[in-house]
Amino acid sequence: MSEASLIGVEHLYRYFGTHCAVNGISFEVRRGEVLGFLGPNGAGKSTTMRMLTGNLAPSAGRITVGGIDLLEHPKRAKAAIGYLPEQPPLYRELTVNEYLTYCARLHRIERARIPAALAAAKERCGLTESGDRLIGNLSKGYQQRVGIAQAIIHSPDVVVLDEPTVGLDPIQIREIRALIRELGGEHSVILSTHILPEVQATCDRVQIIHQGELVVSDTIAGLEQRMQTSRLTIGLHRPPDIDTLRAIEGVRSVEAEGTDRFHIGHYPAESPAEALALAAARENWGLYELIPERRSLEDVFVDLTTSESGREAA
Ligand SMILES: Nc1ncnc2c1ncn2[C@@H]1O[C@H](COP(=O)(O)OP(=O)(O)OP(=O)(O)O)[C@@H](O)[C@H]1O
Repeated sequence: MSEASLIGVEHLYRYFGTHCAVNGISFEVRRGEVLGFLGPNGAGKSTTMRMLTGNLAPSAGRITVGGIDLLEHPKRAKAAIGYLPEQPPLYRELTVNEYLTYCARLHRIERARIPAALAAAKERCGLTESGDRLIGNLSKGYQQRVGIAQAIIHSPDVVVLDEPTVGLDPIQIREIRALIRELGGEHSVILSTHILPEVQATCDRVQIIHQGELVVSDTIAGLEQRMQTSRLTIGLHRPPDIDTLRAIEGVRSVEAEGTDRFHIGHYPAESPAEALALAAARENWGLYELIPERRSLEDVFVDLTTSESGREAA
């Protein structure tokens, strides 16, 4: 395990009967990074998160938190972890303050330090004004903030969030994602999600899990690169003939879509976008669109999870 890494996972397995839900995964989480753990439903994300947080025993493998073995010293290792499970353990009949005080006690925060811990967690999660509200009366987005507040109340090194934006509306999703981003830096964050743009919006690095195995580990920039194609779309109100477009430097192929849009193929890393824009302006072709075509993350994901050649060691 490298110096900067905070969590180390080595050859982790979990069987349910004969079904292998997590199949020998290994990875590290570095200090201060937000790591996206991405995969479709049933891929093994929640099972992995439960093992990482000491809530489910692995069938085999080793997990260390800050160098402490989670199986050998669960109390010490778990003190460094905050966890928001897929179903947050909220008590609807308690106020935010009552619930967070209860959580602080569970984490064995000294009595005298509890008010300061509460104030800090509430401030971090935008709950300063909500301390006396009943949890059951809060919106789903605010309930999720309370869930995150209980995960950080003991200032853990690592915060594990399992599908934290499921069931939220678009504004709440944006707020929770901003909060997750903010948590990075001070804490390491592991974000489990099946939502590809969520990883792009919040994470530094991504790991894709499929049928219990890690199929890719990459930076967000690396993931974006996998989405690039060697094609542009150009829209022209007054297009020239196709041969004129083909003759532009860097253009390898032209495919018309209707009368005024064209898909332009080019060599990788040699985009003819500038040459096309200059020609369009000079010849008055009425340029209204010029965009690089990208594969969707779904396409990348399907490639990675269906072709053996797309698989790589994580
Ligand atoms: N307690 C259990 N008993 C039997 N099988 C289980 C149990 N928990 C999970 N599984 C199975 O293990 C596999 C992985 O489940 P897991 O919940 O980890 O997936 P996931 O990636 O988190 O998906 P989701 O987002 O749908 O929860 C699934 O096939 C699931 O049915």
